[in-house]
Amino acid sequence: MPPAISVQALSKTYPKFKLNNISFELEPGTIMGLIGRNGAGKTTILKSILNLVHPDAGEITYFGQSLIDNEMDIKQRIGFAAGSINYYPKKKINHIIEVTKQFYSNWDDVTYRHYLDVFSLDEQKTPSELSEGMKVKLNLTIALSHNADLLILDEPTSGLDPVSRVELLDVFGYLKGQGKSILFSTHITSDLDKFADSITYIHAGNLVTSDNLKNFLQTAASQNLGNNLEEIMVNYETEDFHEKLTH
Ligand SMILES: Nc1ncnc2c1ncn2[C@@H]1O[C@H](COP(=O)(O)OP(=O)(O)OP(=O)(O)O)[C@@H](O)[C@H]1O
Repeated sequence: MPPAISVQALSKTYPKFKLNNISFELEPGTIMGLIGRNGAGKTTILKSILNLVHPDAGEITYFGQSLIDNEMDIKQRIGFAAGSINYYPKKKINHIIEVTKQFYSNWDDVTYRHYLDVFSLDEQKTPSELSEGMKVKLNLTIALSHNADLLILDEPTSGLDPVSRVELLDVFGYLKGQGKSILFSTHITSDLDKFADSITYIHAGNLVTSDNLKNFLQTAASQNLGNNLEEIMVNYETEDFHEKLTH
């Protein structure tokens, strides 16, 4: 089976930042965590692979199909959520959904109602009446309601209380069990220690490594970088920080 996502030699230059030659593959039915410090380039990668910003170079395929040639079809199979929902702040959720669902041929009202219930969301409210965490949950509900085969989520757990975070990770586990693939960025590396199958680590626009979690941890341990993702990141990034500080 082809990878759910294949990214080859992706580059994107902003005036003061360069995402440099990033390559990774997400195996179908697996969960990948995208990690890196603030400003490392995670959101730029996620937006580039969705063609929300235009990369300078790189080849992106989903399920073996080129994004450029099949964007409309591929986007029907992807659920994307970045941060909280900010559009139509004064419209009731049920109204927003009536508009949103027209964009998706696979929209499934039963699944939508299921996740409204799972996340205890009231569709009579407007986004401006939701807490930040509830907005994240609404965004995810929308992403999950068109039976996407692949979820691409930018910091989906930020703003969630610890219980909601664990509930969301349960949802991820359940979706993986149904063969879905998930790529998500997060700063909560302990969630990835438990849930991720693979890790893609970005440092200052460059790929440190993209590997399955077990190999990643083994390699880092053999380099005395630590035994979990947080230790590894802190050790790796602090070395760089010390070098800057002392030169
Ligand atoms: N539209 C833009 N124009 C210019 N520079 C940008 C733009 N978007 C992002 N950048 C720059 O690209 C770099 C990477 O930003 P990005 O949002 O991808 O980082 P990130 O890893 O997602 O960070 P965080 O963890 O803080 O969300 C930053 O230096 C940022 O200033």
